[in-house]
Amino acid sequence: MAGKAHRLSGEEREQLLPNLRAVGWHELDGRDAICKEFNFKDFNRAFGFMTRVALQAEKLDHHPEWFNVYDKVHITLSTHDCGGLSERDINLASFIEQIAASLS
Ligand SMILES: C[C@H](O)[C@H](O)[C@H]1CNC2=NC(N)=NC(=O)C2=N1
Repeated sequence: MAGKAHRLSGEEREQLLPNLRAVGWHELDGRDAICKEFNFKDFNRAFGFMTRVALQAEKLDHHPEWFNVYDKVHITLSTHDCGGLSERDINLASFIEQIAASLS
């Protein structure tokens, strides 16, 4: 990934976060990160989603923290390189939304 990630400023957050909040992403308490829980019909669909997210994450060299139980996938996004939210998290969240939409 080219360049170093920088933590989003207040102004950048006001610009970038509303679209993600509108589709169910939340900011965490006590940590600069966003998260969302995705629900699927069964494990196959949940894992298919995770597979597609994983390939995209590898392409972007930006990886989710996630937790799966059967038909649920809980995803947390934060940029370890800068210790908080960066544009990389916004981009990955947007891709994740596209993938989820394409599967439903
Ligand atoms: C070396 C490699 O590019 C870095 O460790 C990447 C990999 N994936 C990453 N993923 C996330 N979420 N944050 C990072 O800072 C990060 N850094």
